[in-house]
Amino acid sequence: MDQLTRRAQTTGSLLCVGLDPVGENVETRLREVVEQTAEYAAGFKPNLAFFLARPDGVALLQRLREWIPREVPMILDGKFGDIANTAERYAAFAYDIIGADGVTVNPYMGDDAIVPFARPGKAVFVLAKTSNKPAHSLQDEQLVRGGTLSDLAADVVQDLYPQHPDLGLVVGATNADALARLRQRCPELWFLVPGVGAQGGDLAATVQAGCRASDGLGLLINTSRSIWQAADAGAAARDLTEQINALRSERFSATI
Ligand SMILES: O=c1ccn([C@@H]2O[C@H](COP(=O)(O)O)[C@@H](O)[C@H]2O)c(=O)[nH]1
Repeated sequence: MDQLTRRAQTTGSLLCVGLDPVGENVETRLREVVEQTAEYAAGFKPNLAFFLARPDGVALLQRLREWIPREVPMILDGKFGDIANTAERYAAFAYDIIGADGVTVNPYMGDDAIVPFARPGKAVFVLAKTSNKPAHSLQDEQLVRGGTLSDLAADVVQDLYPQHPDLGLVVGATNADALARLRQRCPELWFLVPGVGAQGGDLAATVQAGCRASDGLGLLINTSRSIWQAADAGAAARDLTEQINALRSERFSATI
């Protein structure tokens, strides 16, 4: 998370460029998108599924790692979630085979499915409130102890945070009320926020509800298809960065 904070501060950007490669000439396009967007990127987020669906997927991910400038964190979106000794193998894949700077993790199997990913200098974003359904039959379920299942996921991470300060949450942009609630519960955590662009998440509401009050950072706002499909990926990344920063300036009444 220190690397992410440094990157966000030096670029003045909270944009995460999602890399979900599909279509023709994937390798060329991937390289082009990285080259055109890197100056605006606080992070890159390749989604593992899009690579595993290719015969050369792991090798392509390794090449992608080389194209991404070292100062830009690469978060491997694998949504890993298994018992501890298996989680350790996934962590070895993500960090040692691919060279990712962070991962996404599914907390359904509990804290021992999360902790194996917590290595010094590696960011772990735990799914709390996903973007796929603004109202979610599982994550919005009210628990007997009070709060929802997504609140509970956030609480588990918040409890681990003092010992593992490189933990964060995945919180979708498609439900700003949930984002605000989780920001209140976890004031200092970094949130990886997918759902802007193709999924229709509200950017203004996301910035308003999700930025950290302490420093105006804390959000890594991801968009994948709207950059991948853009005729000019660099221009799409620049425009989105400028929109985010205009909203942050309004929110914090200062020039970001
Ligand atoms: O809650 C979540 C968690 C992960 N994702 C992933 O982010 C991108 C979103 O792609 P778009 O094209 O910008 O919609 C994709 O890789 C998802 O698997 C998510 O959307 N929501």
